[in-house]
Amino acid sequence: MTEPTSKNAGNGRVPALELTGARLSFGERTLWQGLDLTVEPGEFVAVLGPNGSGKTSLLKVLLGQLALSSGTARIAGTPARKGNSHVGYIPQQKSLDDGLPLRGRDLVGLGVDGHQWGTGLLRRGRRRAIVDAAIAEVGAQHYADAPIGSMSGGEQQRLRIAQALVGNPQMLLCDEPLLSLDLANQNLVSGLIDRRRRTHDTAVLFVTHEINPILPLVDRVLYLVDGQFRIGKPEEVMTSEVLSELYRTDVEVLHVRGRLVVIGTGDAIDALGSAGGLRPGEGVHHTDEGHA
Ligand SMILES: Nc1ncnc2c1ncn2[C@@H]1O[C@H](COP(=O)(O)OP(=O)(O)OP(=O)(O)O)[C@@H](O)[C@H]1O
Repeated sequence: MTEPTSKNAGNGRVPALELTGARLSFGERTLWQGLDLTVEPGEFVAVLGPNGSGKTSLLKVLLGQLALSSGTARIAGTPARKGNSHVGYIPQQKSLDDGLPLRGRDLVGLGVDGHQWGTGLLRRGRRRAIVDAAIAEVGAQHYADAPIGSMSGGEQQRLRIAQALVGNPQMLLCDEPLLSLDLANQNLVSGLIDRRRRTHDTAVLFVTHEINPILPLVDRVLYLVDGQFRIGKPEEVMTSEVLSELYRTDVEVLHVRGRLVVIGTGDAIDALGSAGGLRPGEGVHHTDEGHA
């Protein structure tokens, strides 16, 4: 059987993302190799792995900021490149400078591809309309005209989502977008991303250290560890067997009230980070208890 091509993903639709035989090396060090991944429109794929396993580097390849060492990366049927209007990018939540002379709507406007909307007055009118629509989509109408620096982290992150969505991308790349957000805002932000992929068939690649807040949304997981990887449904990858193999040590995955708790030994457990990792004897604790 032949692999589906860009024009025939098995259902006649162009895949949102196709990585074929992808390898990324820096000098002697190979972060990952032999990576084949096809992401369908509307699919939600979580990218997990310890620090330094190459998650952000994968996003950089897809953003056209890093070249693959071998293999190909295509987004919506075309090679990954900088300034691709098919791609929306949501970075980590970082507080923007208090003194930044930028209003919320200006930040969203930065995501508009200037060539897409014609010229002159018509262009200005259309531009305003799509920025307004993106602001409304994330429920930020009442604060979008305030200076960015005066907003809370959660408010800023909603506007970054609006900025990523304003160009109507087919692929949304998210680099730990829930980091430093409280539970309410984690729910809000992940809910906005989920709604978009359901209403517009936008595919999502979501880099995270903590799968639990998005577990109900995830179709498949790409788990990278020290040059190895696994791809599959959460219930196929997030198992004691698979994680023990990837981390090359005994790792146990427990299901506790709809959440995954990972227990390991030795150095590997540090790598598991906030994916629920515990050392034996530490007991089960939930830092985000109560999250749906
Ligand atoms: N341009 C580069 N040249 C050399 N090494 C690099 C370069 N970019 C990244 N690396 C190295 O590649 C490794 C993977 O980095 P990357 O940021 O992709 O990891 P990550 O999985 O996102 O980690 P984290 O969870 O800490 O964010 C790191 O060890 C990093 O130092």
